[in-house]
Amino acid sequence: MQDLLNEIAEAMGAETERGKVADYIPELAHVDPNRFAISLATVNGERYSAGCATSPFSIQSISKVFTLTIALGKMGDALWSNVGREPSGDPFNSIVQLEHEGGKPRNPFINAGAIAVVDAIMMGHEPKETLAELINFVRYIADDESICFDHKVAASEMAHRDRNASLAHFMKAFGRLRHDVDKVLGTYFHQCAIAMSCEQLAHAGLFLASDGVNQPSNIRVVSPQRARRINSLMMMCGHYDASGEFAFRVGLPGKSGVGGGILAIAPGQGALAVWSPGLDDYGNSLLGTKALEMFVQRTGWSVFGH
Ligand SMILES: NC(=O)CC[C@H](N)C(=O)O
Repeated sequence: MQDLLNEIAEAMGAETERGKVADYIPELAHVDPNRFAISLATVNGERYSAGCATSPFSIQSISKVFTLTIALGKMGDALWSNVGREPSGDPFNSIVQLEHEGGKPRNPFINAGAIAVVDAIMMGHEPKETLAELINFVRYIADDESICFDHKVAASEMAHRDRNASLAHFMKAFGRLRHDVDKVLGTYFHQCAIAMSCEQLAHAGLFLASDGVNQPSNIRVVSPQRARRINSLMMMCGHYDASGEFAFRVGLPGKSGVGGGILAIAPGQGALAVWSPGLDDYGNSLLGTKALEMFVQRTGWSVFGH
């Protein structure tokens, strides 16, 4: 396995077409597009990494998996009255469906859906209380107390919030958000600004690969049914309007972020994290996807088989 990850890192290092680093969040624009990392944490407790797997990066929308997990823990199926679970077929920051669908976002992974999830988690609390709960959860599942928010990234996104603010105000007008829009957005931007390395991210995702049990602590995070459902949402919606393409090429539940990271779950096998900052036209990591495609071709770990 270590040889395979080394080979993948070497192959990705040689690629010249590396995609485009996100610049709509100015603080992300100066990340070096040549960086690459991959980590695998297996359900048996093995750990493999190649590239700069201990360098923290902005996990961005990958954080939506963690807030969804918290929201389901707090309110269970009641969450689905305000957030759908269908692929949107539209870009992550699109507003068009909201108008036709009563302000109810299609799924928890597009921006509108993630903003609705944050609003649901807040439950009348201040942003800093919600954020403390979130970071404690992430530190717990990653078994790493050093994980923190990158406040510069959060501030950069707050300063350029027009698009997400539009989504939030639109949902608020439909009576879908309970809290003050700027407080919800501030919480959402900090959530997206969590900085983690591939090693930390793979560890954090492991409970989804092992029927909801955190490894190696052996403590249950969610029920097997909930792990299965979160994985199915990642498969269907985790890459926005390129979720079908990701399923076709990789065939694993996956969640991307505009920081260039992808968390992919191989149920019963392990969790994979990849990072390459350059994005494709859909806002997903270009080489991250390529690396995962190479990984499943060699291991046969796609949920759809070889
Ligand atoms: N796809 C993403 O990673 C988008 C997250 C980013 N924070 C945004 O709201 O635009």
